[in-house]
Amino acid sequence: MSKTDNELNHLAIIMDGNGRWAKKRHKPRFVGHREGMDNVERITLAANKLGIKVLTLYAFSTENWARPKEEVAYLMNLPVRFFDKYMPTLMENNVKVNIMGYLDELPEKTYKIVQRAMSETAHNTGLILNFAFNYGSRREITTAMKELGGMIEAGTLKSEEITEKMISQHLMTKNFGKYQDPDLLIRTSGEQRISNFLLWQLAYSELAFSDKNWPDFDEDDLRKFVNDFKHRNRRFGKV
Ligand SMILES: CCc1cc(N2CCCCCC2)n2ncc(-c3ccc(F)cc3)c2n1
Repeated sequence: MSKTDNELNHLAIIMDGNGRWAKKRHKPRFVGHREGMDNVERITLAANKLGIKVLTLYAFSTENWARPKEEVAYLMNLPVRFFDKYMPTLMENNVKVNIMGYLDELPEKTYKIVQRAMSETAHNTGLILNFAFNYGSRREITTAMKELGGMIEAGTLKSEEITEKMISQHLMTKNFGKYQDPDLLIRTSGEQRISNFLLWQLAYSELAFSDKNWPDFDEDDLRKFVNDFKHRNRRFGKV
């Protein structure tokens, strides 16, 4: 019996290598970030064409605040640049934007543009472009534990009633329902680390690594990784 192809509904990408991309071209780091931002649009449209339902992109981690303040200031303005440049294309392609993270800690201008992007695209029914922005998985899980602990203290939950499904429903990916867990995680730039990204959700995800730096990762690369995934023998913990 031929093995049926795996369906790729949720793709997650750690978009690494933007600074190295710039350094190789003797350009400042922000040029790599800007190129990386333009590549977000290219890969979003490519993923939409491939029928991917959710594309989660690790844009800024809770640890990234430790970067030089000028770099953080530049990064915090990228969402403004991105939507100024690409909102019409996102709307034309029926893309729905979601941003998950501790958004109340963002600068006001950044917060306002991401909230506006989510509301302007709320009724779109195509690919969900999900940015992990000021996101950290251990903090996300800790927040979920605090919420469940509060329910126990309030007497609305008993500890023996806690299930894996209940914990999933207290994570930032809860609104993706059956697409909550990525089917495939790709990390670019040759690094092979998870870096505090979707630790709970990636439990049974396939992992793939590209030696290309994010700005160079193109539609052909995406198609090759997706095709490779479709022919993998996924186990989900079984033999
Ligand atoms: C603030 C961190 C950051 C960095 C970044 N880079 C720089 C490093 C990662 C590679 C991609 C390009 N991008 N690219 C798009 C966004 C973006 C985020 C949210 C949003 F609603 C719209 C766009 C972005 N955000």
